[in-house]
Amino acid sequence: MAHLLSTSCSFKIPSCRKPFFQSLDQGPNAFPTSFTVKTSNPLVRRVVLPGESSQRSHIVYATTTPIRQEASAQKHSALHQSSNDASKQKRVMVIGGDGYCGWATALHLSKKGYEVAIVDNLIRRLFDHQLGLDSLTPISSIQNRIRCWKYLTGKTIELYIGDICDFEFLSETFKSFEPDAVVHFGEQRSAPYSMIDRSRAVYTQHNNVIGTLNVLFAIKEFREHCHLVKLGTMGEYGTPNIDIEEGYITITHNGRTDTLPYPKQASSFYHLSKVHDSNNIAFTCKAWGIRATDLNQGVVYGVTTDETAMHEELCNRFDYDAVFGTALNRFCVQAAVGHPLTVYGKGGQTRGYLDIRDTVQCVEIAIANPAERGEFRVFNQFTEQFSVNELAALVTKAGEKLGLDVETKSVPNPRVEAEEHYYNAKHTKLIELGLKPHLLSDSLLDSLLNFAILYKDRVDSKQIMPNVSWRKIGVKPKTVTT
Ligand SMILES: O=c1ccn([C@@H]2O[C@H](COP(=O)(O)OP(=O)(O)O[C@H]3O[C@H](CS(=O)(=O)O)[C@@H](O)[C@H](O)[C@H]3O)[C@@H](O)[C@H]2O)c(=O)[nH]1
Repeated sequence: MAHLLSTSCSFKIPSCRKPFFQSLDQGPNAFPTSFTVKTSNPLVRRVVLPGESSQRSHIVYATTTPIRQEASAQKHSALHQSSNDASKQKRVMVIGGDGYCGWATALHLSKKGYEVAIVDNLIRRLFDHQLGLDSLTPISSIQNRIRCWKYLTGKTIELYIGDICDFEFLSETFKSFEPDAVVHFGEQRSAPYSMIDRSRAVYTQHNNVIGTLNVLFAIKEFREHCHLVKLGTMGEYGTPNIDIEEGYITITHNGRTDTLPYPKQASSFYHLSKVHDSNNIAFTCKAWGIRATDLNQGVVYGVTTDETAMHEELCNRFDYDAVFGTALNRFCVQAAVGHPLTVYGKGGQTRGYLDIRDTVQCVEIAIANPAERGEFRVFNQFTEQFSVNELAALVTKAGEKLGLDVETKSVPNPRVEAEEHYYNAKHTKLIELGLKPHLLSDSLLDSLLNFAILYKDRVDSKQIMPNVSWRKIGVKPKTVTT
């Protein structure tokens, strides 16, 4: 294993977790062992690390106890700075910044010079506990992640722990942080999770739709110029038998022509929640002049970005289970542990895919080129299209090069979806704005497979086969067991 790593991988993993804490303890920025808790506003408690200024909050927890807020002595909208560097002028709130895409994005934006705050209720970690799942990679607490980042780069990421469905909490985060852009990843993002049972379907739509609605109200009320960069999904479009445009299609009907929102045909309660979000955002752009970019993202693969690779404490999560794991990442783990690749049905399901390094790039591009007031802009965020069978073939070939015996098995499809269909989706707008894609290559597949091999002892093979059925979903609460 160590041999494979040293010869084929492009990522660096420090050999053990201990040295980070030891070096912090010994270094000038000794790792703080306790917090000073300050009373603050009616909804949030400020927690200040020893040695840090008590005038600016760094970690804020939602609480039900009404406590008075101290006036923030240093309200500093970076917009007022004279710098010409766009990144210096932006305070970016990353909602869902503890998740797979959100964590990588928060670090990337911080590295690029943006002032970043993470808002997260940490529920993704709770889902793992509830379903008995775990990331392939061990992940640190959000607090340790942020401390490690500060230690390595000197950059502060503010942290607000709470639920954006609680509008009072969200209001306080807006008033405290004063964002110029909000990147909204804070949604339940698994289609299978939304199809487990009635309560998960309702949770998904409530959490996603109400959370986004609250963000829209918060922007209107507190930060009218703030640009909403919202993570949508390519799954909003479904698989129509015509080309998929970027958000809008020009139609001539009975002699009249109009440019209209592209038809939506989502096929899970999760994907539908994003359709509902898109409608709410489009309406508020028109009615209130909100500026918004909907990033209709495809399936993301990979794990390492330049920033998460800097230290083991910064390592991103990597889901391989049948609820949160997605196609290519799952296939790499399956190949690493000798499990047949789980192609659902005929395997002709075609989707747009992108490397997580391009997710962070796309979000940065969207922030740096904001939508106009009242504009609802839609970008299709993926770089290449693959069918499930094509992915399985690529992983088989890459596995063979590493001496793995990779087998593929067609599994009865747990979803209701077209298994053979036309698919041709446009994705030019982000490229026009400067996206330089990392296309899926042999070396990337090599490093992903090696990554999976490195952690294969952590794989719970019972989590691999799908156990959520689109047809069998019912009202009875379901405990997913394997
Ligand atoms: O082991 C597997 C896993 C998936 N699939 C198939 O691969 C396709 C993609 O499934 P997925 O689980 O990789 O991705 P999906 O459920 O579509 O959702 C993921 O990708 C979406 C983008 S998109 O697919 O809608 O473009 C994001 O919105 C979601 O947050 C993310 O979880 C589906 O046809 C599925 O049936 C298999 O054949 N075998």
